Amino acid sequence: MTGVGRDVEVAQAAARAAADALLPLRTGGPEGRALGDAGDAAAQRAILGVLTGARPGDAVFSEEAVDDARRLTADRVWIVDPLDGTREYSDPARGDWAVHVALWAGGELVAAAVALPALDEMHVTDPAPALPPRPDGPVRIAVSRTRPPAEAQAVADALGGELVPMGSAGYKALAVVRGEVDAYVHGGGMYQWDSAAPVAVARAAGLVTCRLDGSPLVYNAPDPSLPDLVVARPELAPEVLAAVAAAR
Ligand SMILES: Nc1ncnc2c1ncn2[C@@H]1O[C@H](COP(=O)(O)O)[C@@H](OP(=O)(O)O)[C@H]1O
Ligand SMILES: [Mg+2]
Repeated sequence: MTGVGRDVEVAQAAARAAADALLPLRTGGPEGRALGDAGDAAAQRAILGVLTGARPGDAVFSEEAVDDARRLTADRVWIVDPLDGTREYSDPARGDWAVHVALWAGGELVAAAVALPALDEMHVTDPAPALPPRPDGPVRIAVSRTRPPAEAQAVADALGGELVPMGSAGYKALAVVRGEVDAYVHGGGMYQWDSAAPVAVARAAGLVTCRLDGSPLVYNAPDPSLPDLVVARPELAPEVLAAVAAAR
């Protein structure tokens, strides 16, 4: 695959390989934390296999590998979360987990794939997803099931909306893309790999993506931490950000 295929096709192939490794592990193998650990390792192996074969000269920045400082001087860096929502993956009844593969080049996210393997769905930056129209009814805001931020409740109160708890940053961002919710509000901690690929796909779909204070999300920064995030339908983004600012 070396030198062949567009970057988005490489991202998709890597996410597909991880999904193919993750799904069978959930039936009849390890359980609980051991399943999560096995999934993290198998998905990392699968993604590295594709990326080192197809793009051997690129750097890889992954949740499941030691952070290599060479990424800070590299022209092209794959930002990868092999299994986002490890907690949810470990419960075979749940579908809210994801595989994230993004390519950063020249200061921007330029291609990405997010797999939702339990739903048998793959979302990529090109062709861009079509954002469905918003249905009537209260504004729905996705939040972490285990760590919902106070800012999200403030947004729900200000907009007369409701919180929808879900696992996985990728699943939640894609829930906005897929029209299951209208916004995703996160604060209190997260890393670049949790949001890079989902943000790239969300932007391709025409969604607004930024920090809680409205500032840009910066990827391949030296600090892996990128602790907060808003993904919102464009018509709702100004109200969402105003509500966060008022609450702070
Ligand atoms: N306060 C926090 N600090 C560090 N990571 C956080 C965090 N809140 C959420 N995350 C990470 O963001 C992802 C989505 O979290 P959540 O499901 O709670 O919304 C998870 O990634 P992983 O499953 O890849 O570890 C989780 O570890
Ligand atoms: Mg993650």
